[in-house]
Amino acid sequence: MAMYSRLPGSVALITLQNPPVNALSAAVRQGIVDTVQRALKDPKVTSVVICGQNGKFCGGADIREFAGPMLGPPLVPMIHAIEAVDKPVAAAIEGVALGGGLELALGCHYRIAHSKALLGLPEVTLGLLPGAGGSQRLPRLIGLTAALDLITTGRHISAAEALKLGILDQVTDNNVVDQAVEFVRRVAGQPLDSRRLSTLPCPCPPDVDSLLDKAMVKVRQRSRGALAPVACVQALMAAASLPYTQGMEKERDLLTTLFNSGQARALQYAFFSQRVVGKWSLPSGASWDNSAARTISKAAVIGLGTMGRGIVVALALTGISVVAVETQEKQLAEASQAVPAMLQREAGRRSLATPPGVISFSSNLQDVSEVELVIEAVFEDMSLKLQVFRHLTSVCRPGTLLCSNTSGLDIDQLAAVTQSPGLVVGMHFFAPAHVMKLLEVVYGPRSSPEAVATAMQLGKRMGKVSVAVGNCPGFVGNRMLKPYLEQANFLLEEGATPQQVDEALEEFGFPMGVFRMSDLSGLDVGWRIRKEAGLTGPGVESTRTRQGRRYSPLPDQVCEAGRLGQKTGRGWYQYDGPGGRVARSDPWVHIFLEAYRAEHGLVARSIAPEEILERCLYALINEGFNILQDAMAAGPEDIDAIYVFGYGWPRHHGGPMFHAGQVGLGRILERLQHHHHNHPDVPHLKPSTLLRRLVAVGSPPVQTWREFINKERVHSQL
Ligand SMILES: CC(C)(COP(=O)(O)OP(=O)(O)OC[C@H]1O[C@@H](n2cnc3c(N)ncnc32)[C@H](O)[C@@H]1OP(=O)(O)O)[C@@H](O)C(=O)NCCC(=O)NCCSC(=O)/C=C/CCCCCCCCCCCCC(=O)O
Repeated sequence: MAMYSRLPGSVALITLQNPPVNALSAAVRQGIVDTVQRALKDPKVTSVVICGQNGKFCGGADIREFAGPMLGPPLVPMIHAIEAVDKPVAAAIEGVALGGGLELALGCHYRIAHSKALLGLPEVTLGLLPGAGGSQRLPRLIGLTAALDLITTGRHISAAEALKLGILDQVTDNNVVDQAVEFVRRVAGQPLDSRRLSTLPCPCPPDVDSLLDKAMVKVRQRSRGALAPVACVQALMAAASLPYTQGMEKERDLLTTLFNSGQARALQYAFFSQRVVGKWSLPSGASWDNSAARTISKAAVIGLGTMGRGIVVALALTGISVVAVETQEKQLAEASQAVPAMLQREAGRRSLATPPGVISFSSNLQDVSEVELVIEAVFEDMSLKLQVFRHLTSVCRPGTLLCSNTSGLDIDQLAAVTQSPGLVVGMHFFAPAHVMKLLEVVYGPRSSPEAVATAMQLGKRMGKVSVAVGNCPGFVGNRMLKPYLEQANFLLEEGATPQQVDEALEEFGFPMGVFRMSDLSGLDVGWRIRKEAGLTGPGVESTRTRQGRRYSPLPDQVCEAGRLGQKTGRGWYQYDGPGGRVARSDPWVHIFLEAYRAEHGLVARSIAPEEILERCLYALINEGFNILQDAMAAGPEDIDAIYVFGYGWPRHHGGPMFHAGQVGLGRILERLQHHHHNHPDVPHLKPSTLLRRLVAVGSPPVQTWREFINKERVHSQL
């Protein structure tokens, strides 16, 4: 809806009304069309201000409407009609002007914003382009170079930056509607031709072709395989070279292609998944809306290795006072140098004049006695963690929340050695912890709703996408990674090279293939876990079947050769030296693989990229179904958010579970059956019961799985 009011004097005020962000739904668009007509017809009105209700101008087109038929007046003619009005129209921008919201403002003759407002054209993040004239008007207003940056990244900018770029005419700290009203009163009667952006030429630099070529290369590198960034550059090419009307035709064609693409559906699904996971619920019935969170102001981090340091910075950036504890003096000395520098850098990146939190360093565990929450981030070793938790429970005051940054160990076992097991949860950060968006909040059988709510809210304060997950080995993310890594190793045994596997995965859209990623994380991490599980090490026979299933000793042998990845300068690839970043193919690896195959009587075969993708991705997806079946994740959105925000799953493929739906559950089932038939000794390839059940009921859309699973559980089908 849009409300019309005539202010004393001659200004018409149009207020968009569609909480919470005044998205341009069919009703709002109809309201705008009607009220603009009314203002136009009213002879007493000499100027118009458009604003949004409840401190938000407009969050853009109504994304929920994209799933159905488009009803109501279309955006493009609506904005043209506003631009054509012969009375000055100003947008009074408060809160946000995003996507179609900013495009609406660009159709107005003037734009006045509050200093705290955020503006942007984030359509690219939803698999679209600014298809309501934004791709043609913005470059005409601020020039091609700046428009390319804003439109291809979709970043939100401050009012100050928008003013500098020329998007805004005025920024105010006062009431923005009052300012806009005053503004239009002042300019009433002045000629409007130069204010109609569609009539202006597009300012381009002399080397426009090279600028556009470079932009195209950049977007292709940045988001491999994504259609929208490429289409955004194409739309801007049209703005630079064609008259407005033809540019609009190009914009429309590109939008239609994107709008009907699977990628747009995937990205819009990813937008909503991110919000769905915030509305967490546990099998016990506790949920985000019935569990109170505590507000934390003092916290401690135990262990100042890479993870601990990042966690200290992430906490301090939210304004929390942090006690950073490390019992090894050398590590403490290093951390107390490194952490303040990290904090300063990160604060600078976020344009904070001074980092808000206070950090104190200590080598004494007793110093955590006054904090409200502790995050243990010591080495991934259960006996060490148990020792720390026993100590914490004796030194912390009653009621302190005790969290572990374990990446997969049993939270319940840790809880069992404390006096208040209900106050123990996992907070699994991803490296670097102050940068990566994902946080898995792990609840054990005894974790209280309050502890989960507090950890979830703390994650949110730190700017993380927090996902509540159940307590099982590897939780959600790492549990699914296991079959993925396993298949990658089997593919090497069967004839693939690390490069072939990585290229197939990178072509799919991962920023890094599995072997490059393993080299980066360090190959010794998995090696140690396999040793602890009794799968390798002294006394374990070097066969390809262990603990009753197929096993590849390849990664163990690479480690035994002293190749631990980037840190040793050698792993699945070679690097310039220890700590080197650029992976190059290593003849050693090829000779090693040939010798390995010969030793085990394996005949190398040529493996197509399709098989690589199927084996790696479908094994991972299958584990996702097992996780849903076991109620370790509340719904497919949780798994998808974890993979998009923590594991580099290409956002334009939505997430593993969404991708399964797009490929077709029947097809995933059939291919898993095929591969399991060929590899009966690989249990991870055995299709999950849930997948079978979903196929049996006709492969319903991913958005309905949560409900389906709950019903199946009630009827004991899972
Ligand atoms: C920054 C925000 C606005 C606010 O953030 P925050 O305060 O943290 O709150 P949130 O939790 O994020 O959101 C609160 C709830 O609001 C919902 N929400 C937010 N934005 C929208 C929206 N735009 N539409 C619908 N709902 C929205 C959100 O989901 C929350 O609800 P819930 O908790 O999930 O229930 C932040 O929300 C934000 O960033 N929002 C998104 C901003 C954005 O990306 N805007 C751009 C939207 S796309 C757009 O504008 C495109 C315009 C041009 C193209 C128009 C295309 C029209 C179709 C034409 C068809 C042509 C093809 C023809 C096909 C053919 O012929 O075949």
